[in-house]
Amino acid sequence: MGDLAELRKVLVLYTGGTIGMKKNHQGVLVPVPDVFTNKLKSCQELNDPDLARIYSVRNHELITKVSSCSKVIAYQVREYHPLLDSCNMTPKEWVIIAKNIEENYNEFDGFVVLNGTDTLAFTSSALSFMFKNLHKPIVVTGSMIPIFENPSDAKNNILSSLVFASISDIPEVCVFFANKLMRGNRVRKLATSSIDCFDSPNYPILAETGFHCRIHRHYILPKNDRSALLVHTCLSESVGILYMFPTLSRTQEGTLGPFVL
Ligand SMILES: NC(=O)C[C@H](N)C(=O)O
Repeated sequence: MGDLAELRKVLVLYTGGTIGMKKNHQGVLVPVPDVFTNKLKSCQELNDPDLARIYSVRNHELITKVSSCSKVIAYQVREYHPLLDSCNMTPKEWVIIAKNIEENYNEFDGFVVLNGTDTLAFTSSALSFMFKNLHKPIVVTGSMIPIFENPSDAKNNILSSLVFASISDIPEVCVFFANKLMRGNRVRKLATSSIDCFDSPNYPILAETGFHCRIHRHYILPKNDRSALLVHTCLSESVGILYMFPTLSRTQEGTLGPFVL
């Protein structure tokens, strides 16, 4: 390969969400199949034809490079069928995502999951508990504005997620959104009409981008290189969120039926 920069490989799992939606005849945003990857291919920041030639990437692969990083990122996009508004996602989809990552684990340096923002925090949290002895980054992201619109937060979220998935060596399920990389099971969606809609109120941010890219290594989980990856796919659906409030009584707890406190 001579002087060529090192190539890192990422698998992108595209489950749906606003990031790939288009307006229908009624002006409502809906997921549209088979258009997203071509859109990525046509964006110079996300797919560089010169690099594609130099690295002789295959037809279904995209390739990019960010100025601040010496590595080149080649990635493949797997589109799910049907594409979902994330309000319709269930544990069944979390299991499919986890299995897809497990099947391709050895072939890629990291993984990006594109998920709608409404349940993105649930997906990232569920995945973080499904993977044990993770050695590679899994970055969950999405956008508030579709990639087909201009301006949109989609390109930045995808590009930064690709960078963290390929070179960061962070052995965690994380969420990247609006210049922040956060622990997957600590994020919350806190706004519905802001680009910066996720935060991590109960754990510090793992990394940030912008003027400088900073990874806060001391907040990142240590890597356990000796143990093999384990993926738990047997999930109970009898799980709910119960917010504690001052007058919560035993009787109210009792009305929760099959949920275990
Ligand atoms: N911004 C988004 O992705 C919202 C969308 N309704 C979803 O969660 O799929």
